[in-house]
Amino acid sequence: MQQSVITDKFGRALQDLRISVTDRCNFRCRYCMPREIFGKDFVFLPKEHLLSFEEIERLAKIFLKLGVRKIRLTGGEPLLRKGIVSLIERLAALEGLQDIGLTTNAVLLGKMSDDLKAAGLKRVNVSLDAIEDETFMQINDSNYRTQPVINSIIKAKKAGLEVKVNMVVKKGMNDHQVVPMAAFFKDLSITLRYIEFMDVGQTNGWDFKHVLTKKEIFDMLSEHYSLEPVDPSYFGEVAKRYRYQGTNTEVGFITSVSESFCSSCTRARIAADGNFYTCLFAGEGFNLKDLLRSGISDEQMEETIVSRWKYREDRYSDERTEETARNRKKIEMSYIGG
Ligand SMILES: Nc1nc2c(ncn2[C@@H]2O[C@H](COP(=O)(O)OP(=O)(O)OP(=O)(O)O)[C@@H](O)[C@H]2O)c(=O)[nH]1
Ligand SMILES: C[S@@+](CC[C@H](N)C(=O)[O-])C[C@H]1O[C@@H](n2cnc3c(N)ncnc32)[C@H](O)[C@@H]1O
Ligand code: SF4
Ligand code: SF4
Repeated sequence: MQQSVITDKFGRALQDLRISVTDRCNFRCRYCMPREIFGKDFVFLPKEHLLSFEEIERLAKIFLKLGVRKIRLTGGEPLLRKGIVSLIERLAALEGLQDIGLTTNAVLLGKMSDDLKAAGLKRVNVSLDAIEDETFMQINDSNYRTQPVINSIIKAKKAGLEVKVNMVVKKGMNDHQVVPMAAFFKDLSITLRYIEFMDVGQTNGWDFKHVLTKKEIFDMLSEHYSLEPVDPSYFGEVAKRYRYQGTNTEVGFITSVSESFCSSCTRARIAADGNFYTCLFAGEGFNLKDLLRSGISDEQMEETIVSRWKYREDRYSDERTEETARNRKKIEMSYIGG
């Protein structure tokens, strides 16, 4: 298949596609889906508003033709979407796809690992914000302990999946877990990436004073370990990578707040209901689902996507201020998928 290269107003190519497959989750992480908002009365997307697997596959094919090489499935919790293994099987078989990954809280990962691997999944990024039960349970607000997540990580590795761990760090929430998490995952030779707490959505009460920056985390780690930089493995890689000196084990930093990386952002996002976003912090999406359901041809859909990407000017993290963080309308993280 001939893949084209389309670039936006700042010359950034369209290369990665993140697809959110559900807005539901079995966790209620306080920084993402606070229970006060996402409680029992919260109305999630009804099934008919979700993109079907046929629709996701059709869009993925079109995006691949337009230059996408890497697809990541996310959510809400993507492993809650019924039939997710068969969706991965369909996507993994598409011509032109070089990499397919999934981001998950991993509660369901252990029992699904062998099937996910057999379906063609290559990589999983597991979110785990603490190694100590008490802190983890306070964060997920859903009575999940760390051991099932750790078991899933071990099972996924055994199944042959590449595994990395993501930890959102928020001051006063889990900063005391920075070093214990490093020690734990260094021992298992698993890459741990620290994510600066971000001002996504309207409900997570973000304030700059809650952000533990890359520099602060790096300084904490440096009291115990010597870290040396590692080159990015592809253009636009989200994390800044380091390795523990004398080992092949890495740590990374996702520095959206202290060192934004918009100038190399090659990522498009499709939410569970088929809205297309050109930035994680977008206020509004473009409804691809209705277009799909209106009988539009693949060529017309390609033109639509190209024209949206060509006029893309997003660089939210470069422009972030206290004012934008407080007042700009932004889509919720659990819906757009991170
Ligand atoms: N600000 C910002 N954050 C992002 C972007 N892409 C990913 N992230 C955040 O980075 C964190 C980790 O993302 P993952 O889902 O693991 O994806 P990834 O880091 O691209 O995955 P790899 O392919 O393994 O490098 C999540 O909190 C995402 O919300 C982005 O374009 N902008
Ligand atoms: C929205 S979740 C979706 C996938 C899955 N439920 C999970 O937690 O891995 C994707 C990623 O976004 C991260 N995230 C959510 N809210 C965040 C915030 N306010 N700042 C930084 N990262 C956040 C999560 O920790 C997770 O690593
Ligand atoms: S971060 Fe992931 S696991 Fe936590 S509430 Fe959000 S979607 Fe669910
Ligand atoms: S803030 Fe928007 S433009 Fe910047 S890196 Fe994140 S998704 Fe890309």
